[in-house]
Amino acid sequence: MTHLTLDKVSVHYDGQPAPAVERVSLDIAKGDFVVLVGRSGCGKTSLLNAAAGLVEPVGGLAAVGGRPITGPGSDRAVVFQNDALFPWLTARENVAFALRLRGVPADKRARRADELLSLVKLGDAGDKHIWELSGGMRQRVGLARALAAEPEFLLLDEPLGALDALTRERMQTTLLDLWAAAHVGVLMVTHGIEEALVLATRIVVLAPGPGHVVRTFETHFGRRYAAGEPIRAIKADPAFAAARAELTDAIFEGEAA
Ligand SMILES: Nc1ncnc2c1ncn2[C@@H]1O[C@H](COP(=O)(O)OP(=O)(O)OP(=O)(O)O)[C@@H](O)[C@H]1O
Repeated sequence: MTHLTLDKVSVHYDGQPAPAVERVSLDIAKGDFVVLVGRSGCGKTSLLNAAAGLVEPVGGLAAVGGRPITGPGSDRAVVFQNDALFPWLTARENVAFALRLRGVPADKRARRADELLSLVKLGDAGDKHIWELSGGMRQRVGLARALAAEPEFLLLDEPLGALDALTRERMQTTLLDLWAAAHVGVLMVTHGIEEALVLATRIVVLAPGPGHVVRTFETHFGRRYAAGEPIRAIKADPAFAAARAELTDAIFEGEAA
């Protein structure tokens, strides 16, 4: 099985006195949902960008299936917080554009775009222009477009960060549905502690100065949702509250109060 691996990766931006990230290792298989959390500036985005091929590590190795990552590739799709969709195109045309880049023939694009829009619960919105859609709907189009490339890995940088709390909660279950349906490995950055617990199969806690891993948690709440348990029941489970307290402690450990 293909793995996305970061092996003792260090990131040091030009002109900066210290590295942003030092010797961080991660291993993501298909079916894993790995979430990076940690205080501001601990290097979450830098690591995601190293996996995306947007930032070149100064040390260590980022690789997919053992092949070094030298830039962006169709095996990895990236979704950012405010993703740039084409506002003058419809939702279907935005997704179809990505299909065209992948070489899907013109007569097959519209149907495949509608399938992908259905997967993100936007089956009825294909004809709508981006400017007619809410923030949550736009982010769904961004996810459908990312999946159009049939990536093996989805790299998500605060994809729900710009959404209101209720939309964000609904999008969390959309992400879990997608993850289950698309058979991808996910690497996601979030500031949401509860969000990390709901979504992840593994949570990696980073601390700054330079960015390094302080704790790794294996979690199972997302798998319970995928197995049919309602998300509200999962969040009400005392085990969820206990995990939230433990994760919060790990994130703020060592920080002056
Ligand atoms: N392009 C860049 N050039 C120089 N320094 C950078 C660059 N990007 C990030 N940094 C620095 O690297 C460190 C890690 O930043 P990064 O954005 O990876 O952290 P983060 O954990 O994602 O932060 P946040 O939670 O605030 O988004 C910070 O000190 C930041 O100022």
